[in-house]
Amino acid sequence: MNAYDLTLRQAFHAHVETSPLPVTASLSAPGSQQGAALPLADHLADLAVAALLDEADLSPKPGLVDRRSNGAHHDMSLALMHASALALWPCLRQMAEAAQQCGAIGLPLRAALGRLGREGEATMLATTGGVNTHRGAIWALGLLVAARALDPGASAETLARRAGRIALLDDPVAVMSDSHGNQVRQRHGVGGAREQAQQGFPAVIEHGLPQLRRSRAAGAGEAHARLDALLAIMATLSDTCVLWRAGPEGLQVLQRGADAVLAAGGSASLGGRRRLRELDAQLLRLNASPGGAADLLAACLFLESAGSV
Ligand SMILES: CC(C)(COP(=O)(O)OP(=O)(O)OC[C@H]1O[C@@H](n2cnc3c(N)ncnc32)[C@H](O[C@H]2O[C@H](COP(=O)(O)OP(=O)(O)OP(=O)(O)O)[C@@H](O)[C@H]2O)[C@@H]1O)[C@@H](O)C(=O)NCCC(=O)NCCS
Ligand SMILES: Nc1ncnc2[nH]cnc12
Repeated sequence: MNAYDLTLRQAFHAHVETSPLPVTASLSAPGSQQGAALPLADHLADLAVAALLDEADLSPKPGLVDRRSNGAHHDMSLALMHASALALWPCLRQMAEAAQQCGAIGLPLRAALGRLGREGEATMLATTGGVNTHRGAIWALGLLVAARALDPGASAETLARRAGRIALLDDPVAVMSDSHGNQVRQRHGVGGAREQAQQGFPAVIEHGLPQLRRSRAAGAGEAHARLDALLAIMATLSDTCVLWRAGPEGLQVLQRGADAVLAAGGSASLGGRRRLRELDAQLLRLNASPGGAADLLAACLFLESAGSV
């Protein structure tokens, strides 16, 4: 990392540490000069990292690392999630710059994103001592940051569709991996992170974002609205992390449980909070962590802050 990257990261870190608001909200607050004062690629990297930090901090998330606990993880903590998110800033900025340089969706951009994505994964693993904190997030946010860099005026829905078009292209140098996602796809015949992106992020566009807006409109506070958005994603996603650790039974517990919280009035209601506690306890018993849904909440928060309304 060069001195410029380091200075910007330190400035961003200081901003994060002192912000009384969720980071995504403070970056897009009225009067914030953040976006106007920075090159586009830097601004997009800030927004993407802010989305990762806000996702990690949001509490109480069932089964996941948050401010209360490490959820179903023995090798992750909130500090590790923060460190991983901040370490991805240069990678996300380079992905935005690659899109600006390529200027259009096509194989050169797909190849550049593949190379930068693999470098980002290596940086993440070096930062976390080998723990996979954000593989799915690098994938989703990398595609979305690139789509946004190509088209600064686009809506969240358009950006998700464009990111999907990039994901449909084959990375010319990709090697077939023995990832958890691949193993689960073969065993259970579900789509995973790749298919979710290729379809234009339906879990975000059809479930997460609409729920976020509905909960806010119904008077829920920001944290509750974001929890509800996460639950709406959980209720429909074939999360390969949950399938890997807890099989189809675990996925059913997750989807039904998330649905039950929303049906009881959402995380802001008394009944919803009771159901949320039950879901958390069930996921911990099953050792199940919905990491894919968490990544897609970050994608949802990024799209909200980066897309035009
Ligand atoms: C296309 C890739 C995303 C690779 O996908 P694949 O499915 O082959 O690989 P995985 O390694 O399984 O990673 C997929 C990650 O995506 C998240 N995810 C899961 N389900 C979904 C879904 N339905 N939709 C969207 N996203 C989903 C999830 O990430 C989170 O979980 C991580 C923890 O998972 P895991 O490693 O299984 O960890 P543990 O359970 O803790 O393991 P144990 O302790 O049990 O051992 C966590 O990091 C979250 O981020 C999946 O992990 C893409 O990565 C790829 O092709 N990369 C190559 C480079 C490239 O082209 N990059 C482009 C950049 S734009
Ligand atoms: N908050 C979180 N807890 C566990 N895994 C995750 N992957 C992405 N965000 C996560």
